[in-house]
Amino acid sequence: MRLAMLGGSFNPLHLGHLQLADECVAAGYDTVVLVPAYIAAHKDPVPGDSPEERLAMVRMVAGAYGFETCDCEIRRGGISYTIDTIEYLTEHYKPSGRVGLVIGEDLLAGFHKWRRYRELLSKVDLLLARRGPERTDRQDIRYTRLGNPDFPVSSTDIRERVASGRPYRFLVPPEIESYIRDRGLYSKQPGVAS
Ligand SMILES: Nc1ncnc2c1ncn2[C@@H]1O[C@H](COP(=O)(O)OP(=O)(O)OP(=O)(O)O)[C@@H](O)[C@H]1O
Ligand SMILES: O=C(O)c1ccc[n+]([C@@H]2O[C@H](COP(=O)([O-])O)[C@@H](O)[C@H]2O)c1
Repeated sequence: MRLAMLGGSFNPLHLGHLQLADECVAAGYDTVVLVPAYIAAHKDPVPGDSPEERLAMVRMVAGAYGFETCDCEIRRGGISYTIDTIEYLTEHYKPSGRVGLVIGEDLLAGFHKWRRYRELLSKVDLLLARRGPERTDRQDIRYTRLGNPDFPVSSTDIRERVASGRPYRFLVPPEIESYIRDRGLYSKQPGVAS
């Protein structure tokens, strides 16, 4: 069984994430695991962040579309380092070959600052998702490009849209739109004009 991991904050999960999961299936991965971070490394915290709600959103949607969810980072607590998660997934799922690790192109420039990144690179096949302007290939890091279209949706934009009453319905799966609405998520984000 070939396994791919998509880690993220998923605050909230959006259609860009699901497209990446689908691209992994198209690239030959049998199982795609979405892993919500407890505290995403190298990222500023979002006020009111709830790991449990982010996990609930991922769980609710991933299963419905044939993907898996792993709560290992939330159970582990602390800063979520991908190397620890890859070791956990390898032990837990016993995949054949190396785990595919999906990252958006926006993360590539800082990849050499990830914890134990050389060891991480020796354990995974890096799968690069197009995001934003096309960048020149890096020669020092090996990766395979996924076939996703550039789809400029982000969780930050969705949170800002919710907070300011702008439409976001067609940027997230319907289950997420209902979840955000029913729980009143993101509606009182500090610093965002309504
Ligand atoms: N629209 C997108 N296109 C390609 N990759 C994406 C897209 N959205 C997220 N990703 C990638 O998915 C992974 C998880 O992203 P994350 O959950 O942090 O979402 P985000 O939209 O970047 O969130 P935020 O806006 O809060 O920073 C990262 O590797 C990120 O680069
Ligand atoms: O392991 C690291 O050092 C590391 C550094 C930066 C980001 N990551 C992971 O990359 C994933 C996407 O991060 P982000 O910031 O786009 O939410 C998420 O699972 C993070 O934990 C991991």
